This record gives sequence, C-alpha cells and structure tokens, in this order.
Amino acid sequence: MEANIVVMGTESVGKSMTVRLLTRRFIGEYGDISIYSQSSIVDGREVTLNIWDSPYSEDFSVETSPLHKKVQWADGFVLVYSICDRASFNAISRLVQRIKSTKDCLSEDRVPIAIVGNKRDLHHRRTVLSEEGRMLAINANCLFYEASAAENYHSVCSVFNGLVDRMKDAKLTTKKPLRFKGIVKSMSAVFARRRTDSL
Ligand SMILES: Nc1nc2c(ncn2[C@@H]2O[C@H](COP(=O)(O)OP(=O)(O)OP(=O)(O)O)[C@@H](O)[C@H]2O)c(=O)[nH]1
Repeated sequence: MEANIVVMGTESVGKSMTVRLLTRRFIGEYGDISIYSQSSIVDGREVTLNIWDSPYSEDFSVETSPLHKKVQWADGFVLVYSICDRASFNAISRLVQRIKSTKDCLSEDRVPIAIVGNKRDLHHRRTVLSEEGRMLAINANCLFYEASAAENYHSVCSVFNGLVDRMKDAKLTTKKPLRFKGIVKSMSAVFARRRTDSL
C-alpha cells in the first residue's frame, strides 16, 4: 500500500522537523518541494508514505495553481501549527476549508486530515489552548494531536499512524508502491513539467 501525504502550515511551525524526524530519509527535491519516504509494516502489510514538506501558501485561486494540484495529488494531509503562535493556528481552519473544497473526488467528511499543535514542549509560551485545537478538529471531522518534534519521536509517529488508519478507512491506500522515479513521474503529471535532470 502506498499513500501520498502533504504536510502544510505557516512558516516555522515545525513542518520540516516533523517530517525529518519521522522518515529520516530524504529522497529528493522537486522544485521547491522536498519529498521524503517512509516504509513500515502496519497490520502485517508494508505501507509506504510519500511525504511532501511544502512551503506555506494559501493560493488556491485557480485550478492550475501548484497548491491546488498538490491537494489533488495528496491522499491525506497533516496540518501543523505551533501552540505558541496564534496566527499559525488561525491559518489551519482556512486550510481545512480550502482542502475540503478542492478535494472534489471525496465527500467533505471523508478527506483524511490530521491537525497537529506542535512545540508542546514550549508549554510556558503557549497561546493556543489544547481545547481550541481539539474543538477545531471535532468540528471539521479531523484528527487532532499535540506533539513535540523537538522532544518526542512517539508523538510524531502517532500523528502519521492515526492518519494512515483514517486513510485506510477512506480506502485511499491501494496504489502500487512507486520508486523515486515513479514519484517524480507522478509529480510531473500533476505539475505538467519534468525535471529528470535531478535524478
Ligand atoms: N521547541 C521546539 N522547537 C521546534 C519544534 N519543532 C520545530 N522547532 C523549531 O522551530 C523552528 C522551525 O522549524 P522547521 O521544522 O524548520 O519549521 P517549518 O514549518 O518547516 O518552517 P518553514 O520551512 O519556514 O516553513 C526550528 O528552529 C526548529 O528547531 C518543537 O516541537 N519544539
């Protein structure tokens, strides 16, 4: 089984640290997007996650925008904010709304999304309550976690394991595994350009 996951959130919330901690395997860059992959055995089956650590943008304006196409490519979403940064939290509900309206192949309630309040170790600087994150997730039918990419590997693993479960429920993880060339090919199809020179 293979699934595509996009990690989103405003600047400096810990997206890259989260992805690197989980995967420890950087497999390449495509334009301004960094791709990681991680394979693990879940319930006796190999699950490969292609995880894109994407820079922040809210430009979903036209169907040809890179973000719009990225949303179409993804099977699941990890939306990260920092518990010390209210603006990063405010951006999450806008992202959820945009993803759900863009992901037109699924009914809104079936889009697998995990909302993550990161930097839990900085609780003395907290400006977003856990309850606020939880309520946002409940109202949007998303998973909710608080994590510390800096201190707790297991908190990050829980996020991705939970999302894989939800993607299984949505029956979205039935693709054939791709190698890096296959991933680039599938991205090329999405972005309608090729960069084979980077292979
Ligand atoms: N204390 C603490 N610091 C963290 C945590 N996660 C990330 N950081 C720090 O926050 C800063 C930003 O982390 P990144 O992973 O680069 O954040 P990003 O969201 O990828 O940022 P952009 O690339 O700007 O979009 C770095 O200095 C990290 O060390 C965390 O859980 N706790």
